[in-house]
Amino acid sequence: MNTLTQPLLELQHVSKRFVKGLDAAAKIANVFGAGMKEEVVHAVDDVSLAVYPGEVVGLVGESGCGKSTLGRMAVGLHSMTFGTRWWKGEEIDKFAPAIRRRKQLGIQMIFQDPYASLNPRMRVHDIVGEAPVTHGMVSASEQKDYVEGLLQRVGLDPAMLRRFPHQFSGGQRARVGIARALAVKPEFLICDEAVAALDVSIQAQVLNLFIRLRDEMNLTYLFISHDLGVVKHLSDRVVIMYLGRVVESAPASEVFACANHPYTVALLTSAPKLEVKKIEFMAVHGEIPSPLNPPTGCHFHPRCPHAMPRCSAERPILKEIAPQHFSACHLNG
Ligand SMILES: Nc1ncnc2c1ncn2[C@@H]1O[C@H](COP(=O)(O)OP(=O)(O)OP(=O)(O)O)[C@@H](O)[C@H]1O
Repeated sequence: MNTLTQPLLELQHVSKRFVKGLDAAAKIANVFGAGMKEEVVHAVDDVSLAVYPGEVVGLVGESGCGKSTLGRMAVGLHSMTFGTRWWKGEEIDKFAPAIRRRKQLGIQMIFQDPYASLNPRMRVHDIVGEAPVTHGMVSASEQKDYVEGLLQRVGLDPAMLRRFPHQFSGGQRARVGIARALAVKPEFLICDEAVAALDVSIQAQVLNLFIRLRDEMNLTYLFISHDLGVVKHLSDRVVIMYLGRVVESAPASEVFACANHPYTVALLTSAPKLEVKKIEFMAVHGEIPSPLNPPTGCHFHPRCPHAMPRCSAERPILKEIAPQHFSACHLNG
């Protein structure tokens, strides 16, 4: 990472709150009684994140910690409750919708389940080729050649362009999803558990494809995963989230060699066979608290072996404890 260059994408003090427990109709009709109240999920709570050109940032944490919500806000699929989003130095949400849509074509998202995100009634020719034609990047007469080129780039036979999604294997569908994202010439890919649904052997192939594409196409990635093995393999920098907040951020080698935050340490301790295969965050001691009612102070304090009175009273800020290594823990003073 070169901290002298401008971030490609930057989120500043971003939060997302979901209001639960009431459907839209009840809200409009205002029919809920005095006993019913809205429940607010604090999915993402004041997160700042800058991703620099060419970086691969791994975003990890237990299920429900807000990784997908953060990724969806980064690509503009979720609005932000608070905070701002900057793309190449511009506050992108200040633009009118049509201009914003065009500008944010440079940011694309790849989803966990390509089967669910690919229209089952469309052929690959259109799944991959529709957006670039709509956005005037290629003409309708160029679409076939363009899609064939993209299929080749992601390791699929160009002759497959007449097929429907169900005619592919899981690994091939993942590649179709990647081709679709690449079709609008993005610079930044947000990969949300992009290999989680695949067999381990296929995972390795698709991860290698991501690495090759990064080099060939100058891509930058935010790689969201609950699998430390995937993140270690791929990332330059790792950001650890816990219950909506970033608790640690450091170069990948440092996270794995000298984690600072007790949560990161617990994750690594619970993943002793890191090199072997998929690691899931199952063994951190204690229950994850509800994001409906997060603990005061440091969200991790009820599960933390080092908790002190200050930890339940005061939110720790992210402090730089070594060059480019940030941790939000009162143990650091
Ligand atoms: N549309 C929504 N409405 C209400 N709550 C939501 C919505 N989307 C996410 N949440 C809640 O926000 C919190 C964060 O969810 P999110 O999916 O971002 O976490 P995650 O870390 O990506 O988890 P996973 O790996 O299981 O997808 C969770 O408590 C989740 O239930």
